[in-house]
Amino acid sequence: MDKEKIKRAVRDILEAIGEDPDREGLQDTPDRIARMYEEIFSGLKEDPKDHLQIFFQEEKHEELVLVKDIPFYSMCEHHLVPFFGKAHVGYLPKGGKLTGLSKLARVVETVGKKPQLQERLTAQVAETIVEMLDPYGVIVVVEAEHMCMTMRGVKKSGSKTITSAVRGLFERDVKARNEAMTLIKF
Ligand SMILES: Nc1nc2c(ncn2[C@@H]2O[C@H](COP(=O)(O)OP(=O)(O)OP(=O)(O)O)[C@@H](O)[C@H]2O)c(=O)[nH]1
Ligand SMILES: [Zn+2]
Repeated sequence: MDKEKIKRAVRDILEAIGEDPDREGLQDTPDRIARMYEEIFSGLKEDPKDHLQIFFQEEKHEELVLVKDIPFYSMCEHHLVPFFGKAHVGYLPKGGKLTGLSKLARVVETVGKKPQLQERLTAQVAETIVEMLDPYGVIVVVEAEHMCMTMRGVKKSGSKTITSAVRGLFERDVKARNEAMTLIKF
């Protein structure tokens, strides 16, 4: 990431809004924002698949594994302001092929750390799991508040956007999908 370029750009924005980028409180702001962007956009140079280490379990658990209420923060690509909420990630393992529970949360974290759309974030989590674990099915539900809808624009504070991505068996099997949805809502 080109931190010097970010610093120059932030300085330009401060000037453009009529601020004095050299006043005491703003002096370090371009540098702070450059460091912050390096952190919150770190997902741009990462492959979420690298987080999903696989392990095999001999007993071959093939029932639902669901990690609920994974908190996440991302940045809306239209306005570059945060959207944030909770992700729920479930899969039906095949052939004893599992991953660590925390790794599912790491995938959510990584795909959130770039300019995003909630729909794309949701689909990228599902597709990462499909590619790495080749499970019978994947279900991802994301609920989020978009600051571009709450602090500005239509200003609908408290409104939530819910997106889902289902793959494999959850696409075909309404009963399995409803069971997972019930557990997510529980
Ligand atoms: N589908 C989708 N839309 C999003 C997401 N984040 C923000 N948006 C929407 O992107 C749209 C951008 O619309 P524009 O009309 O180009 O921008 P705008 O003039 O700032 O629109 P308003 O927010 O309605 O004031 C808005 O309707 C946002 O609510 C997202 O993750 N997914
Ligand atoms: Zn937005």
